[in-house]
Amino acid sequence: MEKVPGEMEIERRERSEELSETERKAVQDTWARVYANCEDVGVAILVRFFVNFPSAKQYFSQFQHLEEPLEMEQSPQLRKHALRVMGALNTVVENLHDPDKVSSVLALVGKAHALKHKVEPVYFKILSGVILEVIAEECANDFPSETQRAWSKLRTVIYSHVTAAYKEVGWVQQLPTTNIPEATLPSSRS
Ligand code: HEM
Repeated sequence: MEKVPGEMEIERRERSEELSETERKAVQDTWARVYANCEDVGVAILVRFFVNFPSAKQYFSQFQHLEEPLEMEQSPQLRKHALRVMGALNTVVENLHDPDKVSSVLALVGKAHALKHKVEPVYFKILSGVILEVIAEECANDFPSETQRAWSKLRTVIYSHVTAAYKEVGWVQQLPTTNIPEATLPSSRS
């Protein structure tokens, strides 16, 4: 069953650490393998995200009603977002040596999702977890624990830049009952 972490978790302080050269290389090598199948992997990530966390579909007018993974896979809006997510991540990964660039790309993503799409920031944490899961599976034959740690670090970097952008634009958490279906909130579990 879907579990969406609550406000306390969103507010938990995240530390943003720069990746070492070795970590950058580990991330870039694995990403190159995954990005070779950019569209397929991007769609697989988003389908898994929406199947496991259906409340995340609320932001997408054209497929929020879809439940079947196969139907989701064929949705042009989902496929477009998959390519956009992969494209933005590719820019981040390609520019890991340039913290200012990483920060400006993620600030733009964060601001647009706060102001235009009004996405609760916790979904970035959830989606980045799914991204890591799929990358680990795609690279299963060569994904040592150092590489896994490097990706976890990048996940923290991404989330802290995105949430910093949310704070900068004065994001106020939407009332859970209006934005996140009650059934998906941890407090509704018995
Ligand atoms: C790493 C995470 C993500 C990246 C890099 C990303 C990137 C993008 C980009 C580049 C766009 C198009 C430009 C724009 O309108 O801002 C976009 C649109 C959008 N994103 Fe994301 N996104 C991410 C996560 C999410 C999440 C978690 C949600 C919601 C659960 C979301 C919902 C949307 C919506 C609703 C749109 C507009 C879609 C449309 O008009 O068809 N995004 N995203």
